[in-house]
Amino acid sequence: MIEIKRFNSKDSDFDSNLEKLLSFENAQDDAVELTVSKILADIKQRKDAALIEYTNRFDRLSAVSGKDFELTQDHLQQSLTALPSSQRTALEQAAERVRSYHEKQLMHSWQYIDSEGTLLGQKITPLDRVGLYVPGGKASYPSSVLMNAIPAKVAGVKELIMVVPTPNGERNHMVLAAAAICRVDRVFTIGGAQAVGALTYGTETVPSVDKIVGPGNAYVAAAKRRVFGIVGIDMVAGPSEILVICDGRTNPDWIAMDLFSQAEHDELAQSILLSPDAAFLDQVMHSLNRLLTEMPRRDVIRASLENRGALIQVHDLDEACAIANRIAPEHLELSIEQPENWIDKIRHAGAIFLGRNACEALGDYCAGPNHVLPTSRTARFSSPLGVYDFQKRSSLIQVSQQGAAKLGEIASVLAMGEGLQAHALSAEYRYKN
Ligand SMILES: NC(=O)c1ccc[n+]([C@@H]2O[C@H](COP(=O)([O-])OP(=O)(O)OC[C@H]3O[C@@H](n4cnc5c(N)ncnc54)[C@H](O)[C@@H]3O)[C@@H](O)[C@H]2O)c1
Ligand SMILES: N[C@H](CO)Cc1c[nH]c[nH+]1
Ligand SMILES: [Zn+2]
Repeated sequence: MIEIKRFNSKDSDFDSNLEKLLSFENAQDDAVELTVSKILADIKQRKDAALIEYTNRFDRLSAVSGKDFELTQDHLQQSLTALPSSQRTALEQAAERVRSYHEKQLMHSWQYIDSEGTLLGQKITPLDRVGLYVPGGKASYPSSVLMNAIPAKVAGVKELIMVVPTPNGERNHMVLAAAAICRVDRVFTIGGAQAVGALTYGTETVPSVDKIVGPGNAYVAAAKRRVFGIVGIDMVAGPSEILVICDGRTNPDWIAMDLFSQAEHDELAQSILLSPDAAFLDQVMHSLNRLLTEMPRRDVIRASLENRGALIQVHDLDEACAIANRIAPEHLELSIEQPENWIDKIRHAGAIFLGRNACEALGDYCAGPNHVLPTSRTARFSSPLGVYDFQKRSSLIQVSQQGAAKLGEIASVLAMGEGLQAHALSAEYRYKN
């Protein structure tokens, strides 16, 4: 029997139980922080020499030079050619759908001229060089190559540098084939905090980048947090999460498998079901127990469901939406009749899956939207990875003679109010002298 928590929203201790379920602290956080700060400092100072040492140690390789980590374009093409045609076709179809979706996100430069003839605008520039972190410690994620590289390409990033660890030297052909399909420029077989350090500070072999994007484990997340400011980062994505709201009329096996689909990522992943129908929650419980025996990763799934999962009986779907907004999940499935009528009630979620057929797994691979999403309630203030993460904005200001007089007067008054005389005079020279 899976020991998954059962709550009822009308119980007096529901609020505190829910908060306890949502807040988690990794007991290893301090140790991870210490390890990561040492690795970053070492990479900054000793560059390739430190990169080789850490990679050999953590990924059990025997590199002697930084050059041993780089894969050529030929390697990538060979992986693409070696792929079974079903996998190649699936990757290409997914890539096409992800590209079409992201093309709609492109921001364009704009400008206008005001009544005094002053031109104002916003110029959009893609980033020059970006580092894509593709996780590879416990599992391989070709889909994450697509989700990171395609929006960068659509934005027009000049150079994509991908890093992916290859524990024991085992390279994943689908990951490398995905890099070939996305036309990634350079690939290095490095991972963890040392890869983040190398991309930040640069080494004799690995070039420094302007921004590092992509998910990873606790070491990668801690390293990204620490290097932010020297380079840009996308977000610090934590363990996966799924929240399902179901009216009780979807096949309980489907819902059980949707909960498993995120639980199988990680012992710290979170899977929660909300339903007003108590009998349905019982049926899902039954499905979870029956289907678990067929799952290859059942130990991870069980640990995740028992640590951080819950089946919650709510009063009605309105209350379910209010609880969903409190949780602000990475993924939200609305497995209900006419889900489109409920979209306006949802304010906080990384991705919203509408209706009984829209299982979260389709979003992970091929629906089109990005699967790198805000976790740990950060959907309250952040958004999916997108083309906008690879574009930056510069303001444009060109002032006419008439504009210099009008703006100069306003600026001069404000500058004197701030006690900054040079600012005031700089503005006044334009129309007085
Ligand atoms: N949000 C998303 O889009 C998304 C997508 C795919 C995966 N993920 C998540 O990414 C994570 C991937 O984790 P992973 O471990 O499989 O791969 P990873 O590539 O993130 O980490 C592997 C690296 O961690 C480092 N490491 C491991 N143990 C260490 C130690 N004791 N000390 C120092 N460094 C150490 C090593 O350098 C190793 O190369 C999972 O949590 C998964 O759920 C998220
Ligand atoms: N669900 C993950 C993001 O939360 C992404 C993923 C990749 N492969 C399978 N799933
Ligand atoms: Zn997933």
